[in-house]
Parts: sequence; structure tokens; C-alpha cells
Amino acid sequence: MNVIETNNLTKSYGKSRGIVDINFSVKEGEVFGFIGPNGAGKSTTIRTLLSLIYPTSGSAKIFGKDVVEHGPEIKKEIGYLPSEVFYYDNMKVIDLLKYSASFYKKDCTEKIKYLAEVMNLDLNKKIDDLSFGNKKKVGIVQGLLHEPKLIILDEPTSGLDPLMQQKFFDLLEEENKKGATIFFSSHILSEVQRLCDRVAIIKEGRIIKLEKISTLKENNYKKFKIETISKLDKNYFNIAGVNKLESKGNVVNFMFKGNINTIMQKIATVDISNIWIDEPDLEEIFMHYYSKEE
Ligand SMILES: Nc1ncnc2c1ncn2[C@@H]1O[C@H](COP(=O)(O)OP(=O)(O)OP(=O)(O)O)[C@@H](O)[C@H]1O
Repeated sequence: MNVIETNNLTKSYGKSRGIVDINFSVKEGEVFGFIGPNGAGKSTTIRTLLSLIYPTSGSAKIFGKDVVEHGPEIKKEIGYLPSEVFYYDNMKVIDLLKYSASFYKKDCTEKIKYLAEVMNLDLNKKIDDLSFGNKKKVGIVQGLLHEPKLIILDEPTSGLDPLMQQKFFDLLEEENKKGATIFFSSHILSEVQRLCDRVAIIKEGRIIKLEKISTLKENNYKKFKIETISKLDKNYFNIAGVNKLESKGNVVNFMFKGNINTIMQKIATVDISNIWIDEPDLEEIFMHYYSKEE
């Protein structure tokens, strides 16, 4: 079953582009990453899914229901962490969380305690006295306290220190194992790589790639670094499929895409003293897509 499904979802802000013809679906139990540079349209997509803003054209469904028609009902089953959190500063953390919990028909007391303990959040402090990162933790607890079926997170880790990021990811993994579907936006590639099953890359309001993380990595360039016994002609490896060829002394670096046997045969004809073959990291893969589309 698809938990999220969009159909040519489009949102314009007057004349300026927000998102254009966004099509993707997220399956039940999946962790789906939404990645793109600043201003690409990540928050616009998320806000449209949550019917905080309405589409200009196209539509979206969550749990099989149209988000505009069934917004309030759908939202009861969603945990949402906005990219920036704002609160009434004068409240105590625990009072704010109890107030949030009162919107759901279940007792969230134990869950609040548990989440606060994991995230190292002092429930008795006033919101006013919290740092930016601690306010973010309040948002995280608020988003997870009712054990939602779908968790939507907009740039969730900004403001959290590395230890807290780790704990937060552990929490998400726990919720996912219990069945929650997770959709999160990010421009931090390593966190997408760690958590997600699939990822959509968004650029200038449009999805330019939607792929399994594993396929993204497999179908791509491999990085070669070869050290030879004697210096080669600089164009020796300049064959079809080779890119970014650079040589310095006896060391040659390049990226290769194509039938791996072709390049291995080419390598076998020279005396080498060392060889390194690496998968490009996601950052390199994404930069490749961004620049290709420009
Ligand atoms: N309220 C608004 N009025 C006008 N234009 C807007 C509004 N909100 C967003 N936009 C524009 O829509 C586009 C997408 O913005 P959006 O905030 O969705 O991007 P984003 O991918 O979330 O970026 P970031 O990582 O910087 O948060 C941008 O060009 C932005 O300027």
C-alpha cells in the first residue's frame, strides 16, 4: 500500500515557481528521502502534503485519502517536524507537550518521558530558556509522542549536535521497525544514505531522479586510482566511459562508467604497482546529477 502518493503536484507562489509536476509514492514501512539544494522545493512539497498550503494544480493522497479534502483527519496519524520550530516561550516544556498530546485520543505520558530521556531533554525547563538545539528536541518529541503511522520531517537534524543526531536516528529506526513510514527532507547526503530505502532528488521545483539508494550507487561511476611502474602517456586511459582523467607523476585518477571488463583489460596491459577502485559517495553522485541537468 502507498502511504503517500502525488499526482502532478504543483504549487506556484504567484508568478514564482514553488514545485512543478511532482510525482512520487512512498510505500508503507518505507524510509524515503527527499533531497535537494536550498530553494529546490522540499518544504513546499511537505507543506502541501500536510495541507498547510494548497496545490495550484495536481493532487496528493495520504493513506489513500486526498490531502485537501481529508486534511484534519489525516493529520491525526502524522507526526510532523517543521524545519523551524516556534513556540510560546513562556510555557514549560512538559506543559507544551501535554497540550500537544491532548489533540490525540491516547495517553502519551509514558512516550513523552521516554523520548525526553533518550533526547536528553529537561521537561521542567521553560521554552524561553532553551537553546536552538533543545527547542528542536521539543519539536522531535512533539512529532513522535502520539506514535504516528507516518512521520514527516523537514530538515530534522539542523541544530542537533552529532551525538543527538545519532540518538534521533536510532529513534527513527525504532519507529520504523514498529511499522512507521518515514519521509524526510535533507540536504545532508550522508544521513539520507544511512537511513533511506529510496531517494528523490529535487532541483528547481522538479524531481530529476528517483531511485533506490542501492541502485544509485551501483549504476554509477566507479573511481579508479592507478599507480604505474613507469609514467604513462597522459591519454593512455582516455577511452570511452572514462571521465575526469587526471595524472600526476606515476599516478592516474579517473571515473569510469560502462562495462568493467573494458577498463580492466586496458589496465592489464600496463605494469602497475597499486590500484584503488572505489564507489563514489552519494555526494559525488548527486553533484553529477545536478551538473548534468544544468
Ligand atoms: N511563501 C512563499 N512565497 C513566495 N515564494 C516562496 C514561498 N515559499 C517558498 N517560495 C519559493 O519556492 C521555492 C521553493 O522553496 P522551498 O522553501 O520549498 O525550498 P526548500 O527546498 O525547502 O529549500 P530550503 O532547503 O532552503 O528550505 C523557492 O524558490 C522559494 O523562493
